[in-house]
Amino acid sequence: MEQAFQVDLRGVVDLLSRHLYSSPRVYLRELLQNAVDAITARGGGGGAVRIETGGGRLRVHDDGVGLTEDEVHRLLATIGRSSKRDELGFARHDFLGQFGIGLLSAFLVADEIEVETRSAAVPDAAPVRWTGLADGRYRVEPGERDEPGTTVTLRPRPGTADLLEPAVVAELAHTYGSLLPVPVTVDGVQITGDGPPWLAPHPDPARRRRALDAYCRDLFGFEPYDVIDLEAPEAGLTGVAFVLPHAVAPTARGAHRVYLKRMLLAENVEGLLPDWAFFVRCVVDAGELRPTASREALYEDELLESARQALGERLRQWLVRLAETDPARLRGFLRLHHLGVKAMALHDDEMLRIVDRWLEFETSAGPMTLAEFRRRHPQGRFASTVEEFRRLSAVAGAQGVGLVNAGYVHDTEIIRRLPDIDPDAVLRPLDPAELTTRFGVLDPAAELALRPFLAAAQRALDPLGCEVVIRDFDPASLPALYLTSRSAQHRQEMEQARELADDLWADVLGALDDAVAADRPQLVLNYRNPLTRRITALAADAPSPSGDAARTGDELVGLAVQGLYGQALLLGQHPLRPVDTAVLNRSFLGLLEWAVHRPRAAEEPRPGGGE
Ligand SMILES: Nc1ncnc2c1ncn2[C@@H]1O[C@H](COP(=O)(O)OP(=O)(O)OP(=O)(O)O)[C@@H](O)[C@H]1O
Repeated sequence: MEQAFQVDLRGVVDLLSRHLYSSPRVYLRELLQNAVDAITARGGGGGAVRIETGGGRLRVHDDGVGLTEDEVHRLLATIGRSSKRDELGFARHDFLGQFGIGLLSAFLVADEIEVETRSAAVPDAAPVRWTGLADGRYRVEPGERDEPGTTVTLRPRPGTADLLEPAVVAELAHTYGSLLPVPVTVDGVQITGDGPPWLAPHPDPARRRRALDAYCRDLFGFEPYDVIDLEAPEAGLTGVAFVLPHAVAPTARGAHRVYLKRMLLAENVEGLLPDWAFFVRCVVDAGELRPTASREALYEDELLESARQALGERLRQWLVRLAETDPARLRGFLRLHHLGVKAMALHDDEMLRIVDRWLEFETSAGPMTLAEFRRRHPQGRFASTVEEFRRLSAVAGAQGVGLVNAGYVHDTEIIRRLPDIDPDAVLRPLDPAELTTRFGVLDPAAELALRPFLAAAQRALDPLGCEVVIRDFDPASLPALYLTSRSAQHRQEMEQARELADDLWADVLGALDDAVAADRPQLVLNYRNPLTRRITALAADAPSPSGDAARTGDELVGLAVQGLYGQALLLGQHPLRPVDTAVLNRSFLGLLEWAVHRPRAAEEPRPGGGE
């Protein structure tokens, strides 16, 4: 024996209120929508919706198509049944509703829904009153109504009365319905206007722009940097994108105000634009995009995907046109929103050209565009981290090696992609080791004279795994430079890992370690720097504060070189290992001891001292 499903209405309403709708406020949207749809279904171009509050109830009147008694049973009392799905012969997309559940949302605020209706489709149709109860019962009785149309009446349930207050109803009607093509009044005050502001006629573009600026201030509270018209005909979409006048994090969710057939879908709809387009906030109205059943988000389908691409293309074209017609404005825009544009440039050649020509990068010769940088430094290099750039830009610049900072998000990928738009636009990463090859070598006599010093210095740095060299380079103000080549960096990381790893892994890492090039980090002392030069000249027989003749000049050279080593590490913002910190400490205290003892030692040489 076959049986029919039973529906527990309370359960269904509970489901809607807890899981489908984000707020009971949507009840008014659903009533408004049904009224507008009924007017659409009646046709003839007229019609109006009147909302009345007060007297402890809410009434929504429409002079739409109405319902016959038969339709009342079939449509109002059947959950999931909708007249807006092709049966009336109207193209479904003329209607706002489609799911056949909207009316139930009235149960979010009332225990009883009363619908008084008279059909316009049948001559002399009898008026009908339908009363639906939240517990699932309903009754149908003769109604009182002279004209075709429908009146829905709700009485608030205890606890939801504030949602039916006049001011709240007016606000809700305005929020959801202010762009509707059918006139809507709340207690006699019209809340609908002339439709979407971006479609309104204006005597000239300047006045249109002023009106849209004011609209943006009203809606979003900011003065737009620019206004871009949007269109995606396939999706029946028109609208405007307001360019944000301040920078935003690229991770900010793009939240836009979306209307579907002039009824507000939601104020913070995601997924309307491509992810990179986080620098605008949009208001759009679409006739063909579909809502999810909650009517609070866009249904993700192919149409939405193609609309998204069409809108992205609009924004892209706006940028390209700006580059051609108003470079100063483009530069201003890029200062605010470079991250979004860089993200676009990763996939889009046109954007890459814009970035190359207009976006300023930090370089060793001051800020300039990549195109300008390549022109000035055909052999230029890029630093792939901000630290590397900070560390080496002065030195590289002084050696005539142009260096551009590619340490921020997307920079390195952008530079690597440049040959896609210009085969000659090749920039190579800087290998710090190559800088030393550009440093001046001392003349052989000077080099020879410094041998004892270098030997002492090397002994002081051996425990740190660092090699000492001496060169003559600019800037002269720099006493010493700590350089790690890429392979040395790798080796150092490996050693650190091995210190932390257990035995098995330490062996594996050790084996790997032997396989990589053995060049060590270098401390390059700058012979052009006066302090460094004095350190290299420290007499090997300087008196020791400890008075121990064996620990004399060697000790001082060691302390000084270790001091330079520590200072070079700090200056270059290199990470300090525990052993580095210990050396830095020791050298500081040791030098302090020399400083404190030396005057006395100089005045009163100890017997036997100074050998
Ligand atoms: N004011 C009205 N005038 C005439 N018919 C109405 C009115 N309100 C509701 N109806 C009828 O009741 C049916 C069910 O309405 P309901 O709001 O539950 O669903 P819907 O509007 O079809 O779809 P959705 O769930 O997307 O809102 C409608 O399809 C319509 O035929």
